[in-house]
Amino acid sequence: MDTGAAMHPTHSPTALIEATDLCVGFGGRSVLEHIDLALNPGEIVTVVGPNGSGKSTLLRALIGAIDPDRGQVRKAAGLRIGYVPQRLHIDPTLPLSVRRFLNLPGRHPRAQVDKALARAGIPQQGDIAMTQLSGGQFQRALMARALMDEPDLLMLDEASQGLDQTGTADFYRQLEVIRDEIGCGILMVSHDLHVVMRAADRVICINHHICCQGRPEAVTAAPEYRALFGTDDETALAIFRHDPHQHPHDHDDEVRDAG
Ligand SMILES: Nc1ncnc2c1ncn2[C@@H]1O[C@H](COP(=O)(O)OP(=O)(O)OP(=O)(O)O)[C@@H](O)[C@H]1O
Repeated sequence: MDTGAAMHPTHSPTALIEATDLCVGFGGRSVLEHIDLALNPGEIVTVVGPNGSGKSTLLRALIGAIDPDRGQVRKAAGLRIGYVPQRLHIDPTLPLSVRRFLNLPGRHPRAQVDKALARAGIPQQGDIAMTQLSGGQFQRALMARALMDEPDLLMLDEASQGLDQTGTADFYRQLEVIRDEIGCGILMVSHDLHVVMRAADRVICINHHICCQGRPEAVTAAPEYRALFGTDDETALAIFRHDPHQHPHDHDDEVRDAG
């Protein structure tokens, strides 16, 4: 990846990370097409899209795990990224405590581990075996690991998988607390449309290319989004709106059809 990207019309000097004209394919099949996106400090951005639309590929290309066929990813100098993967299998016979898991591969001061555990919402779970954690606690342990070095950018790929609705809502609430505490930007992929919509400042809807993006309320009203997801989540989304009578139409709520 080229971190010294050339200037582009969407170039954002304050961005933590910025993709320009990103194209990725596998075996001649195009998965990501001409993706332009930038994420700023303190911003929570959610990527939504149907199965197989390229969401995980996008995150993996952004962190540098996949080389794009075309385009660039520019990262802010010294950017620290914390990554929470979609899933992680831990051998059930492995006697690995949460604390030891957080110290892989290198040891960290105990206070740093405790802080990450507290931030992830599992302050008491450090000495429990990873295999004894509940689904929600396990996801929080993965989050604690991603928080160990106080990242500037936290990336989560379907991190609330397997959680029930309350667990999912709690998980995303915790993300907002983390953002407020350490001021990191957050980029996450999720299928939990209505819960995620509440937490996100901006939603990017992809189906290999960016179909539409903008504030959550505006994206759910966009024809491109409705064509992919229908309108079933609307009622649920309404529950989370701060003011059900407010229908903001200022330019920040604009939906940009990038397709
Ligand atoms: N390393 C790879 N080699 C070949 N094909 C891949 C690879 N990684 C992803 N793909 C393919 O790229 C497409 C997009 O996959 P990706 O995992 O990015 O989708 P997604 O939107 O995250 O899907 P889901 O919502 O199901 O997690 C899929 O068809 C997948 O099979």
